[in-house]
Amino acid sequence: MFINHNTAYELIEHYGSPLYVYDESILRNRCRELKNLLPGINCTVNYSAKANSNLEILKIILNEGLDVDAMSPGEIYIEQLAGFPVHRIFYIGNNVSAEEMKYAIEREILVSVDSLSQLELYGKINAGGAVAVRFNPGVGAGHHEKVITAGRNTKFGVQADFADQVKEIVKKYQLKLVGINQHIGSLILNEDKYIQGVKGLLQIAKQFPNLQFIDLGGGLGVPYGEGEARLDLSMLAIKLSALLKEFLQNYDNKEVVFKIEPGRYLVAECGILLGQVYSIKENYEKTYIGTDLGMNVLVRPVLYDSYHQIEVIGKKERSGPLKPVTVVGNICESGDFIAKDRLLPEIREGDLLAVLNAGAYGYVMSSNYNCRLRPGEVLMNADGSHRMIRRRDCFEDLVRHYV
Ligand SMILES: Cc1ncc(COP(=O)(O)O)c(C=O)c1O
Ligand SMILES: N[C@@H](CCCC[NH3+])C(=O)O
Repeated sequence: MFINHNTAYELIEHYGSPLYVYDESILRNRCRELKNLLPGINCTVNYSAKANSNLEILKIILNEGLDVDAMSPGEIYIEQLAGFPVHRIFYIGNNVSAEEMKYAIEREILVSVDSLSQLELYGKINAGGAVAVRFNPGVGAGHHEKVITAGRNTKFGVQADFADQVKEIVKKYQLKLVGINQHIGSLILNEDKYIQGVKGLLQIAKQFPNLQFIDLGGGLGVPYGEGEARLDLSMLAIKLSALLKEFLQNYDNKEVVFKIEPGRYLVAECGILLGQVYSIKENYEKTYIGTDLGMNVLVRPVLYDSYHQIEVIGKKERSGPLKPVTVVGNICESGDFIAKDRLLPEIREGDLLAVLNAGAYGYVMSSNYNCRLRPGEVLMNADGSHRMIRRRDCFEDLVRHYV
């Protein structure tokens, strides 16, 4: 963990609980790692902002020289607010309305369409314009079926063998197909799975000889479990470089740019979630640790059975045997948990808990369920100072939209 126990107490006292805390240095290091992934290859990094769209996080990523993708006009809006110029935003929509498409087109933001019908729609709105198409290479990957976004059982992408239909629509509306993209799924820890997807996309790319870019997608994973192996980035880089160089030998446009589109890899490990233990109880065979860390704050365990390491932060160090406990929140659902039957050191009421690797798909998926207030977000600077980068909700936020 990037803060010590005293700092954790200070932060909670100062900003309230629960609280997302991000470390700027870790975030910057991750950006640099991926920016330098493929030396000698014409490759750019699109940060996938859905993983964490905090304005200040976006500004740091912009400052590191990365581009961004957007999944909605809302993401475009916030990315522009962060300072991203339009040519560095790539709108990868899914089942979007004509109005949403126009929102991007009017700003001269490149749009990727996700189906033949959306390509038709694009043609009708912006005949003669530049467009990208998201393909489904037929292989998917990811930590849970809900996040596998390619293969035979997903709504995403244009089927790999529909290249001819794409060409027909492109011709019909005199579009310029400038790029193709894919995203096969999230949390890939085995580089060969990623490579397999890339091979699929490159096969498709061969049928479009003059693309300006080929976007290989995100999905690079980080380890969540104790002792779980990291994705072997250097091996990924070696295999990917070899594959892309081989592809280029027979590809018409030697200047084609490759893109990767990571979300989680950049932001997961720079974030922790702090919360407080309010009550401990035995209920038949189980010990429940009652906290303010419910599914409203971090939904990943409930939604995907995701594992996040938990660190117990007592006022004093705790020794003694580990005990199995179930860590739950304060939401009115039996499924409201953060960790089930987890072996943890002794926990007492008043302790803090730190949920690790909470920077990706944490705050962005939080909610006001049960009229709970969404937590604040704080950034730790390299010199150990900290600042609030989003305030906690207040009661007025709960009623802001009533008319
Ligand atoms: C199109 C697209 N690109 C990139 C990502 C980023 O995924 P990850 O956070 O797993 O890198 C996603 C999310 O899954 C996505 O839908
Ligand atoms: N929200 C998912 C990842 C989905 C990525 C977006 N398609 C998670 O927390 O693992």
